[in-house]
Amino acid sequence: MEIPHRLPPLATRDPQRRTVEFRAMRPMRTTAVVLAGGTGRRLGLEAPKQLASVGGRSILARAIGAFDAAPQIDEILVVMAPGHLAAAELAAGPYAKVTAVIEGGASRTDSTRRALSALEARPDGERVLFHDAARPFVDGRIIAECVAVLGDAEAVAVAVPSSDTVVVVEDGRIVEMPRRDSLRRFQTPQGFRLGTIRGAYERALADPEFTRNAPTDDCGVVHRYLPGVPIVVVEGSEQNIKITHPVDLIVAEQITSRENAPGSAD
Ligand SMILES: Nc1ccn([C@@H]2O[C@H](COP(=O)(O)OP(=O)(O)OP(=O)(O)O)[C@@H](O)[C@H]2O)c(=O)n1
Ligand SMILES: C[C@](O)(CO)[C@H](O)COP(=O)(O)O
Repeated sequence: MEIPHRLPPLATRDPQRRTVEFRAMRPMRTTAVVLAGGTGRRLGLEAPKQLASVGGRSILARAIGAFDAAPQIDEILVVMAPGHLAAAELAAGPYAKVTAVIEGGASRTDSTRRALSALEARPDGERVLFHDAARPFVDGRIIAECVAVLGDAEAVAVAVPSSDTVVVVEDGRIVEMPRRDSLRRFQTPQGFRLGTIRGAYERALADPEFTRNAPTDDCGVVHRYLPGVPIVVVEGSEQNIKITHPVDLIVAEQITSRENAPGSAD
């Protein structure tokens, strides 16, 4: 198996290749990383928003539970905001696929990097999905499609069409009005072959501009630092909302109110 973006030094390339070929014979594992390292400043609660309850269960537990229930996922790694690891371990308790709860970093990309360090012994060919803990309503269809895409592709994203017209504004004035039919709003999970996301972050860390102006998510890192890698897009869902502002909690309660309704599949 080729490792296109993460070439070892020439002297060690052959032994590395033999190792990778040996590992490629193992079934390809898929790890879900639930990113819960943020504090939820825009929501404004006392504790990080992922610990808040909607419909009687924490947002974090719901996000973990979605991946635990997905047969395509072998293992879950939770990245939690510093100072709240015990609460995350409690939320993760019922879910057998969670193998570790680790501390997050100062930004989302720092938290991803910590997850990549925790996975450093894994072969480059394995699949990893990064998911916002703040998106508790990701569904099994989205997870299954992302994992399936990574059978062939190196990167996958989830997106929905924009129902609003989106404009670019600078200094209070519109400077661009892109055609709406090609615009999408990004959701998570965002998935990669491990070698691809490692390679993208290796290049990012060599760029002094990265710390000043980091992309907002992992697809952004791949898109900027490995521009030749196609990122396949899977259709998301309007229910896969990111709980960001107080109004999102009201919407989330509404979504959960259907869970126990007669005829509900949840
Ligand atoms: N240092 C960080 C920052 C964010 N995240 C995670 O990335 C996801 C998306 O981020 P966002 O919705 O912005 O969460 P917060 O950073 O917590 O929110 P805010 O920006 O309002 O503080 C969340 O699940 C969040 O926990 C993370 O793992 N580590
Ligand atoms: C990853 C993401 O949820 C895709 O929409 C988004 O980029 C996260 O942005 P945030 O500002 O960290 O919420």
